[in-house]
Amino acid sequence: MEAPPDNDVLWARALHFQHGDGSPALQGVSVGVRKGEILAVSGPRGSGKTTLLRCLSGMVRPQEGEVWFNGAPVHSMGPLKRERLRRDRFGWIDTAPVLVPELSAWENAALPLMLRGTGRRRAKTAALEWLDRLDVDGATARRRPHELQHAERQRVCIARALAVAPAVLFADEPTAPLHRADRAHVLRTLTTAARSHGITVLLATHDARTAALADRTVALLDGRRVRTVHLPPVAGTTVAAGAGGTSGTSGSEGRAACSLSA
Ligand SMILES: Nc1ncnc2c1ncn2[C@@H]1O[C@H](COP(=O)(O)OP(=O)(O)OP(=O)(O)O)[C@@H](O)[C@H]1O
Repeated sequence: MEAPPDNDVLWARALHFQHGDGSPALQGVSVGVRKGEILAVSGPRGSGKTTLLRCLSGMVRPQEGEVWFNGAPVHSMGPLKRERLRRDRFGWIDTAPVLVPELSAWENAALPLMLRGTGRRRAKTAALEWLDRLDVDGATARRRPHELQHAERQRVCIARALAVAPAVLFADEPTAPLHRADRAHVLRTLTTAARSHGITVLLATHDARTAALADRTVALLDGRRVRTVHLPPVAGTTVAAGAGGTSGTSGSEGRAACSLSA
């Protein structure tokens, strides 16, 4: 068995994942992510971005292949151990905001901190700071999720994920629910916070401008790593893919190659 490279915080080899109905979501994907790196996972809809993030975070187990986090084999951990790993070391931002309806915005943002043992007062202070950085003011922070706009709920989810300073943050199209004008600011807040706290980020996106904020891009097409994905602006025309690879393209290569459109 090949040992994961020392400088990769997260490393996966030859991942295969098939859904219950037989749909092949990943077909032999390998990827390594260095500590503190912001890695964009790009590709058109249905290319396997979400499935890759789920396998890497231990949310699901690939049928074949290996996932290593800091030298620990995630692929052979049982559900409880993977659950604990996700709670203690990972953060997750979903495409759609999911909050506890009975709790206020700040309580939602503070919840993972409190689950990790931080006292209520300190957790509240940290949550409010992160909410403020994401333009959620004090009055809004006291409201329950149903009183917030959809975009505000997503900001709360992003604050919640950053507040614990996870080792690895998985962000699946995190700015999709935001107004177009707000996306750049929120993404910059997210990437700046990640860089200043040494958080490794995996950012799934089909948007070239979002991928451009990352240090490096890996592209997927039909569940396989490809060197380039060129999507024409009009849906329904041709999709061109370069040859697959197991190492990442450099930041500039990745950005140039991933001229994706929404
Ligand atoms: N629950 C499921 N059951 C069956 N097939 C699924 C399921 N979820 C995803 N798929 C299929 O698996 C493939 C990969 O999906 P995945 O969601 O990982 O891609 P994606 O790149 O994240 O797409 P999107 O940008 O639309 O979220 C697609 O063909 C998709 O239709």
